[in-house]
Amino acid sequence: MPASRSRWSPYRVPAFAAALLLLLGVGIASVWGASTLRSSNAWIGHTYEVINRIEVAERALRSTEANARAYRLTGHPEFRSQYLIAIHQVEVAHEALGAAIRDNPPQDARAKRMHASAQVHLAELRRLFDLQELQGAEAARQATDSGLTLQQWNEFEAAASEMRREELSLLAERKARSDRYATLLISIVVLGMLLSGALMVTLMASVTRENKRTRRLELEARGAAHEMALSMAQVDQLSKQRHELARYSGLLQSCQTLEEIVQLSIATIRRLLPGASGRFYLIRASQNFHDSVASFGEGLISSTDSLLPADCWALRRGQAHVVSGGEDLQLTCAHLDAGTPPHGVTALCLPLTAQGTSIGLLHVSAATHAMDHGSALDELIGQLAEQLGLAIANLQLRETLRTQSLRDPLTGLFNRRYLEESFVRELQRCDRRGLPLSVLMLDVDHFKRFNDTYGHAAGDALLGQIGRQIQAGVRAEDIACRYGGEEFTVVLPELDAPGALVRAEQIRRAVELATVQHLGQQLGPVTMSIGIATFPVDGLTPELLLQLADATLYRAKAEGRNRVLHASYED
Ligand SMILES: Nc1nc2c(ncn2[C@@H]2O[C@H](COP(=O)(O)OP(=O)(O)OP(=O)(O)O)[C@@H](O)[C@H]2O)c(=O)[nH]1
Repeated sequence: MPASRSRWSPYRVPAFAAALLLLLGVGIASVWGASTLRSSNAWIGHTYEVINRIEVAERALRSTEANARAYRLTGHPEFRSQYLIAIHQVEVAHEALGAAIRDNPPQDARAKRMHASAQVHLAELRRLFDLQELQGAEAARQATDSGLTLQQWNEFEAAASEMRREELSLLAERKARSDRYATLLISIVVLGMLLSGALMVTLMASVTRENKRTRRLELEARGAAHEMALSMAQVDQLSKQRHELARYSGLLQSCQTLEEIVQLSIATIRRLLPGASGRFYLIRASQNFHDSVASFGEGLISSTDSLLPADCWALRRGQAHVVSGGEDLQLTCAHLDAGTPPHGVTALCLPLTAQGTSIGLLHVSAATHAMDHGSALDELIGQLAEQLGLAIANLQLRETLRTQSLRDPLTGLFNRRYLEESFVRELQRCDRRGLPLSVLMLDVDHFKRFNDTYGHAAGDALLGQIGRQIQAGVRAEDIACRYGGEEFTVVLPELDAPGALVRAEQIRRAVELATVQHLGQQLGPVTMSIGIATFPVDGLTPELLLQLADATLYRAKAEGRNRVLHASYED
């Protein structure tokens, strides 16, 4: 966003120029005023000089007069020489006075009058002096014409007074002018300084405000850039996380087993949430218990191996449930350790559902700062759980369809193809774990006779019932199948020979005690013969174990039917 300029900005340059012009004007006025004052002061000094020269001329004339009289009265040679010096000084003084007032014609005229009076007066003194020199002092005293001397002296004094008055008048006028100039100069300087100072202060305040504003805008811009970088980093991270989730979705489609799905999910959760731990649960066939199928991470919080829906808020409410350490631990799920999660850790439970049906639970715990509730990551984990639920449901559906294609429609038991596939797998699993595995071969006794007596349809009904009885007599993990005709096979993983004998005997007994309802008729009962072989004592391969169980079955038939025999036992 472009920064808007201050409303004073357009006036700043003209104001600065005005301040500069004012300062220049003050400078020029100061120079002019100073030179005018100097000139005025020079004129004042000149006036004083003129007044001084008038007084010097007066003093010189007076001195001449006094020395001439003293010489006439005393005849002392000292007064004579003083008189002669004074005469010379009168001339010098008048010359100096004339030079000083030459530019002022009225004063020049007065000075000339002064000089003329002084000349007349000096001529009279010189006449008396010459008389004294020639005829003696007495002759000079008697020849003194005091009237003439007094008149000349008065004229001289009058002219000197006029000159002095004139000079004093000029002095007053010049002083007044000088004062005016000084006042004007001071006013100009003070006003100029005040105006330029005010302009400078205003400019400084404006520039300071502008600087503050610029700094604030800079800080805001830096903050915005920082936030932008952060949000870019967040966007980048979110993009990577979305990419991770997209990759997860793609790979999920190709997973063939629950283990692959779980491992892929763990790897993805770890990439989305480094340092997380958690557990996967799947609902048991009883629809009650959720059993753990896998766990991952260092276990920031431990969760039980199995749980009831009532133990988990997420399962109870059918939606994600989050509790962060330090929050209300009353809402912590019962399947988590008491008092957890600790401060700084967040526990998240996500129901795994497919088409509205609960199929399990995903529990994840991670550092709270990495998994804020309502954050994009929280949402991504939620999406992962959704896809995980669908993938598990798809796998289960595929498994169901595959199982159905592998079942015998008459008995509901697995067919021989499924037996061949799963027998190998179960045998390898037990081999890896060091566990035993038993295989039963079961055959209905005299089934041909039953068929012949009650008809083929009754025979089918009997086979269907026996199938259900066999299925009811084994665990879900066991593989019960119709091997062919009236012959059945049951693979019992993890069951040793004694256990297999007990289980086979239970089936034989159940078949023996049952009757078949067919077309309103109660048929039977029938009996079964069962041969057993156990891994690893009787054989190590499915083929060998089946052959041995089959051989034992025929031994049971040979020994009188309706019995259970084990390959390892003689009878
Ligand atoms: N109803 C019906 N009968 C079948 C089916 N499959 C095979 N059978 C019959 O089962 C009978 C098997 O007879 P046998 O193999 O002689 O054996 P058995 O009569 O049971 O005598 P033992 O096994 O020696 O006790 C044959 O008659 C087959 O036709 C089927 O799917 N339905």
